Amino acid sequence: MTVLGCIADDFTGATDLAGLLARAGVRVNMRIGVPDAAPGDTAPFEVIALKIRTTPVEDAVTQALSALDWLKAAGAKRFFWKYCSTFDSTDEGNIGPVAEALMDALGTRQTVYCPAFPENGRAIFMGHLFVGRQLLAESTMKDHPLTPMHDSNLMRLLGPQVQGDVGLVDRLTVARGAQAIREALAVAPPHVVVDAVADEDLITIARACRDMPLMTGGSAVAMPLPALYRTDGLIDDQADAALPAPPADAAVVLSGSCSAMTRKQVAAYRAPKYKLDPLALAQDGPEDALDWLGDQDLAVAPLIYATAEPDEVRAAQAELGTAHAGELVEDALAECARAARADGARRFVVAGGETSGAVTQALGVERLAIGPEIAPGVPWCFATSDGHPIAITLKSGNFGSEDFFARALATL
Ligand SMILES: Nc1ncnc2c1ncn2[C@@H]1O[C@H](COP(=O)(O)OP(=O)(O)OP(=O)(O)O)[C@@H](O)[C@H]1O
Ligand SMILES: O=C(O)[C@@H](O)C(=O)CO
Repeated sequence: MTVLGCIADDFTGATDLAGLLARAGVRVNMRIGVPDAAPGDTAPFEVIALKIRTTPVEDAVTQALSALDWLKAAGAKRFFWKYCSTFDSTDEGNIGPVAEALMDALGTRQTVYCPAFPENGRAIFMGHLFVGRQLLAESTMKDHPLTPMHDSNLMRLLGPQVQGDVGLVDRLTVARGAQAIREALAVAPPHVVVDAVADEDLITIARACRDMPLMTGGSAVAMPLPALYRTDGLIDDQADAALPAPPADAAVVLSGSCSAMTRKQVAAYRAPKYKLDPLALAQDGPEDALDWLGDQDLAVAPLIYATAEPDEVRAAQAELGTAHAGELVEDALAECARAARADGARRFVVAGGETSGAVTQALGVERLAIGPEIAPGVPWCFATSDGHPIAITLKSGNFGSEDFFARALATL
């Protein structure tokens, strides 16, 4: 029986959430998209990964409501809406509209918004989101290609996205404990941003809000929930995870992320590397990359990447159009994933949210069991692809340390 039903707006975000929940040793399932079949073998924590961060609002809401129906059918009575710890969204959405649609469907008056993730440098103080020591709008997120963040005030960011009023439970209240938060929420409007700068704040917030039908945020505010549910008697020891054995170690690394941290990770990785060029892909397709890959020894985990500096990305986008440039790269990396699997690769390290969508789809992965964590918010996952057991990790653009790729391969 599912206790907490989670809906994530992208794939790396979903593994991030699933990984943090799994830290408590509970069984967590992650599903790619809403399963066609009715819930069968479900876990106490189910995470449905959607790709709705930047889709039109109506489409995002429809998909989220369909995920909600599946999770309700799985038995969940509490739900979590996971979005990016940098609040990636526009004036139109999709964070607010999806939250409001879920609230309506659940018949609940109020929800909380807490994207803080202290371990990865995301903190909220007086409603302002920080990335490391910088305000969100002064961080590299100001240049994000799809959701550039030009304000750091979460109330102002959320306001235009929702019909109801937006309020704040600030750090001073959080510091006074769970009861103080509950009292503040009782007189607050429907949409409430909650400050958190450290994990202790997140524990207090989770304690105060754990019975709400809907919580929303980054992954970290959900992290305390399994332990609290255990104390509440909602899950038992049988919820503990039993992990499959790691698959054979032939591996490939695929990176379509151009985020600042991924650029450092690609530069730091010591293995044979092949760089994809969107302009060449537009002309000649991925044959050259596939030929190169066919000649590689998968025991040393070669890297195929399109990761490039912002100027290079802008030049390709100007020539090909942003969406087409992205598609060419994603299609090529998807082909490479399939070719590597045919050559025996059973471990896949993937960087980038969109890229992860393309690769998991190419590998026909539908369900992932959550394994050991490589870096905060980035676990190994176990799945089946074309009848083979595989391990795959989906890394958010800005997560992990510079040695992430080597570290990932050493972790299994
Ligand atoms: N050299 C390039 N030129 C143009 N577009 C590129 C290039 N390299 C990658 N892309 C595209 O940029 C997008 C990168 O998005 P992706 O979500 O994979 O990474 P990210 O934004 O760093 O990750 P996350 O969403 O986890 O933070 C993809 O659509 C990818 O195909
Ligand atoms: O919350 C985060 O920062 C990540 O899980 C993510 O959503 C990146 O796409």
